[in-house]
Amino acid sequence: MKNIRNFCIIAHIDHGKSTLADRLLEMTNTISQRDMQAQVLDDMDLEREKGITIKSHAIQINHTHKGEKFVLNLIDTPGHVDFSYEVSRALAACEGALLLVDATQGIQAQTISNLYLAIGNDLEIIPVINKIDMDGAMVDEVKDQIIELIGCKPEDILLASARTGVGVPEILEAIVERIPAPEGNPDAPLQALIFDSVFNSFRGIIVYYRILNGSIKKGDIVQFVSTGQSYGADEVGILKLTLDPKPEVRTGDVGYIITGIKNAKEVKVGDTITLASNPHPEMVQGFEEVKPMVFAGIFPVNTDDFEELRDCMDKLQLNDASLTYELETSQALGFGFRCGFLGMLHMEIIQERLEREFNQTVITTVPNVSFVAYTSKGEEIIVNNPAEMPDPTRIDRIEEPYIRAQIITKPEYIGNIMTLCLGKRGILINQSYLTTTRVELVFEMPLTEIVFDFYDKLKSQTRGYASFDYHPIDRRDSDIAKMDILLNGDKVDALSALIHRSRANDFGRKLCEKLKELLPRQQFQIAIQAAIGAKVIARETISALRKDVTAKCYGGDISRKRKLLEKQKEGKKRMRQIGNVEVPQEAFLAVLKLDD
Ligand SMILES: Nc1nc2c(ncn2[C@@H]2O[C@H](COP(=O)(O)OP(=O)(O)OP(=O)(O)O)[C@@H](O)[C@H]2O)c(=O)[nH]1
Repeated sequence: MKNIRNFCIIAHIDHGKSTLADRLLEMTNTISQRDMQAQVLDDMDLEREKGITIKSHAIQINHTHKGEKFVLNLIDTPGHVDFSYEVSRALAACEGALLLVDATQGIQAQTISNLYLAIGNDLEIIPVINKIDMDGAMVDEVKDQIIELIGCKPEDILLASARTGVGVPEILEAIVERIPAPEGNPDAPLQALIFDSVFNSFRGIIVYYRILNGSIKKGDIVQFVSTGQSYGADEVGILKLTLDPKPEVRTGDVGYIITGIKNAKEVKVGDTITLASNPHPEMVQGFEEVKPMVFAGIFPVNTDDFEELRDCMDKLQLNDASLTYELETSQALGFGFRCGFLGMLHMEIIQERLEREFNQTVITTVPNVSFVAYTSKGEEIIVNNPAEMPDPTRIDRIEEPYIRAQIITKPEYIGNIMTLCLGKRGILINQSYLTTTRVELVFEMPLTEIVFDFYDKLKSQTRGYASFDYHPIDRRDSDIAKMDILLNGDKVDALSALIHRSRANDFGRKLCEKLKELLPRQQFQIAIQAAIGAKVIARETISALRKDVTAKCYGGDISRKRKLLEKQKEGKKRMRQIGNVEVPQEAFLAVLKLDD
């Protein structure tokens, strides 16, 4: 155990995490140059079929340091804020972290948020400035930023180029010398922390864990503490370039277990594995059920395809346990699902996967966060869908989720960012200069304000010179109203939105204008109205017109005429009939396309 080191690499996006991991694997001959190439060329699906995604989960490196053999387990962490819970669990499986900072970019928002997670897990931090080979490298300035941030000595900071390999041997040396060996009792009952899992269509779910105490043997009956389920350990082993089966995995080590589980829901990141016959009395600290943050409806474009969509959702959930869904019916869109996502990125990924892997064309409705309504009778109602909002006369108060947002930028953009964030109901909590050219702003803001387009606005307001990260903090009282959209007097439930009352008029007006652009003219006049309760707050009108697609063909050619009419019919399939109005698919997402 004294010759084991468990570590991870934390960095802002594109600061060179994968490249450094490649170099570490190459220099320790964990992967030969030839395999390295082959791996890079492997596509994701193939990688998944084989049950290996070497660099994205964990890999064991054998390294000889001053004549002594060491086992280094590199645990990878997901990059995006939507998955920050998984990052924190991966960090909990390590004793140390390489904090990688791009010499041309300096410290960015994710550098800091990941660093805080690492410090929270008591990890030994090894700061590394990467990309020193680049012309724009500002080594001294970035050094100052790091010293300011973590309070280390200048000589503790390593300089490297993951591209050329310069400084990588020193990184290996620092991993061995600075990161402590794991502690734990090999004779105690098994206690292992699940930090990741992957779905393999042949073998079921492969669970990755770090053993804190005891050991796990092939054939053991193990128990997952949070679910209480027991399984036989069909195979256990360590993670090399491929899965490397072993009769036993011991204290301090990182390994995998295959038990034939087919449903991702049974495996929870952060859960503890123990032995059914001799359970460890304690769970590993810090387990949380991951809660979805953003909700939206997903409906088939064609109502007849509902059963097929249900099938696809079931399959998708088998390998993405963080996706939640339940049946939703909409007058406008028929049967579909109200889905919960970890964040907007997660929502995009799910939509993409439904389209690419399952060949489904879906309509996604306006996303919203989860509100809590308290009725005057003292009931607490969770509102994940505008339709679930109780009648205003019954509501005592409503709470909405808040986040803490952290933005790092250049001082010249402070003004723009202030205007943007205060306009989004943000409260400035802290402003501090990391160096003279880099400032960190911390705001508390309602989550609902950043769901739609906050990040795009931030980028445009700062010409890309801002990095952003956020974490949920709490729920606060808020004046939320349900706004409905009516087309010729018919309420379109799929276009309803939950919105802060101060925003409603402006939002209603813009949404009506946008819908006017998106709805095709029809043979009759269409009134578009936004209303809160019975009160109409905005209105637009589309005048009547018969769109004669055959007008272009002067007389004669009947076959051409027929073709055009056919085409028009095709186009209609992507429309939904609401009352007497036809609504194209993109109108349901109009809210995401509103400009200022
Ligand atoms: N010049 C130079 N380029 C580097 C170095 N390290 C990484 N890069 C380049 O920087 C880009 C980002 O590197 P990645 O290793 O993909 O970064 P990452 O942190 O893994 O990025 P994500 O996976 O998106 O989080 C790539 O184009 C690399 O080739 C370096 O030391 N020098």
